[in-house]
Amino acid sequence: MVTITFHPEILKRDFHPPPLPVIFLTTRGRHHGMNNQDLPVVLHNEKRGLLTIEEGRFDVLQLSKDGRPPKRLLSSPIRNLLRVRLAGDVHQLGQHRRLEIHSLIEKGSNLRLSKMHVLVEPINGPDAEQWVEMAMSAAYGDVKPFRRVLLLVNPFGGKGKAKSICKETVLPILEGAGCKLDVKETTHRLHAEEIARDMALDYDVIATASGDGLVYEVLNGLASRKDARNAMSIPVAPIPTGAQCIALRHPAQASHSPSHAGSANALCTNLFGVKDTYNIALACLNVIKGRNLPLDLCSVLLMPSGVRKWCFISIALGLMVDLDIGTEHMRWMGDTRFLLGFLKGVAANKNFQCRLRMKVVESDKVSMARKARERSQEQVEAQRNGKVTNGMPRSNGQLGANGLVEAVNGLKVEEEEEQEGEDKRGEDKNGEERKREEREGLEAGPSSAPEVVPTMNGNGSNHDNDHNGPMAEAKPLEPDETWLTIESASKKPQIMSKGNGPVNGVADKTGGWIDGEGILYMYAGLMPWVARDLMQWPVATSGQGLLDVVVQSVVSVPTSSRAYTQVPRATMVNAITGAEKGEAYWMACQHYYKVSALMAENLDPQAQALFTLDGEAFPFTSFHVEVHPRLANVLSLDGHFFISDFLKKNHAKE
Ligand SMILES: Nc1ncnc2c1ncn2[C@@H]1O[C@H](COP(=O)(O)OP(=O)(O)OP(=O)(O)O)[C@@H](O)[C@H]1O
Repeated sequence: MVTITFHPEILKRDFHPPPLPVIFLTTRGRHHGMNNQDLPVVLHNEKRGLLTIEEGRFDVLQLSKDGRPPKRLLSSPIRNLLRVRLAGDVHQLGQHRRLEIHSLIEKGSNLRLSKMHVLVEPINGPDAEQWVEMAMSAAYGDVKPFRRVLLLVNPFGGKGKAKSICKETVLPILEGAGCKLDVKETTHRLHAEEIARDMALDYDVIATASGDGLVYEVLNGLASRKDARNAMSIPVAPIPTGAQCIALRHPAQASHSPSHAGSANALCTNLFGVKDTYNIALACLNVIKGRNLPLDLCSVLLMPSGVRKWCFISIALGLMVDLDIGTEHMRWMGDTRFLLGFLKGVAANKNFQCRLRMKVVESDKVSMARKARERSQEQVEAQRNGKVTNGMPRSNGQLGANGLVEAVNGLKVEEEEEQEGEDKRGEDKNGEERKREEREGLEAGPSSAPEVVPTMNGNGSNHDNDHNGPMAEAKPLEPDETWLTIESASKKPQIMSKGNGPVNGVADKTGGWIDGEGILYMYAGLMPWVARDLMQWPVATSGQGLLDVVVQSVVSVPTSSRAYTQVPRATMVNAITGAEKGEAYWMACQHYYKVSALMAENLDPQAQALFTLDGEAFPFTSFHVEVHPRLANVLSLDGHFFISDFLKKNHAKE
């Protein structure tokens, strides 16, 4: 931990300043042109100071006696304020009281924990009580402070440094914010899954100090419980101490977190952006005050075994499997291993023999990009205006303190009313149900209904509405004639057959696929980035119950001439340069679909025996995928995935 304090030698001693000269700050904060968001204090250096909260910022000012402007000793977005606390008793009349301030402060591109204390004069005691309450309201908005956190630590993450990263950085920040912590080290593979399956639901957050692998295990553990739906209302928050290698491809990015050693951490990229993927302090802030982001999950039924797995990032076939598991021996390279694996695969240009059946909801790239951009604009607008998104008022640094306090006050009224209603309803709810409702009510809000809840599979049997019970058993899907079939077995490309024509009466859902195009890979995902340098699904979003599927063809088919040529390797290699910006999205040889269900069959098991879910390999005969909207929850500082530049500006093609 790097703790920044003001003159530690002064702070360490038991500080009793001499009586202060009466200048212009002897009386209460609201006088002298100040407002009630200012609190006069005595600083560590025995000078007079002022704590202020204004326009979303928290400042510690040192005041001068001679009318010069105050010196800003600390200035930070209110979002980074973790805790303010008045020590001592309100009845200790006539005594100075110690006020502790724990905050994250910006140090270059990093955040560091700062702990400081100041003294409050007796005359300002009553105001200080109020000020602390107001400051905490401003810092947390509608988010409940002092969360109960289960922190799972994979001691083998980060080249074995995960433990020391936790000790030095993670724990001090979480403790500094007053979180109630239970820390558990994982001792073996799948341990996190066991913990999530068996734990008491006494936590506000499950934090994972590791990579995506531990999140995958936690989600699968929660989903396997008898009370899965209830359990999955507990949000998961990743802290990127996990992966094992130093990133080589983007040394500039790697330098953002010198204490981190990492390779993928896709969830962190999607939550915090490429630049802050490995920003551990930011990830801790997310544990402390992140908002619920309902997450779609894929239920994947493996055949013939009938085993069901849940995935939250990706499903890969073909070349991308080779990237995930064929480059394990190159993990020391970090992101570069994916790049090299990709180049190897493109050079081989292997036609992967499989059959895909998809319940396509949309396949028009221009329309999908437009909608995704509109959604992201709405999210930004809602954030800017402090309006409700995902059922929650926006806050945390985007609003002035007053707006935040108002938001909180509004919420308190609702809580009280809710409480009254609860009391009237009597004792008919068990404790677990109450806890779930408390989590959902306080954090996701009542309006977190999905924007789109597609019918999954025609038989509709794989979803149920029991909010406390287990997940309904997975059943094989039953595709009908409205599903799109893509098959890479034919030797010669054919024009699309009639059977793959209009879906649900809506014109072409083929995404430009022509029967017979070879498949280099199928890569399906639930969030935009799969790694910092690959935004494979730039229009992916959470909460709609849709899986974004990319089918990369090995031939290109110019629609005018119907001539078939191999996708030039140079095209694929060039696509790499724009991969981190999602530019491959526009390549004609990359077919893109939003689907609510998908089936895949292996047509050449000898040649390729595996597929991957979130990077974990499984035997591939066939599998059935359904998307379950908003089943799990993660935490996000803004309540949505990080908005990429692709969504902000890359719409020239529309
Ligand atoms: N004590 C342990 N001993 C051995 N394996 C462990 C232990 N604790 C966790 N694991 C395993 O480590 C893996 C998790 O690693 P991690 O979370 O870094 O995932 P990852 O897939 O490497 O992530 P990323 O793709 O983000 O790099 C899981 O397979 C988990 O079962």
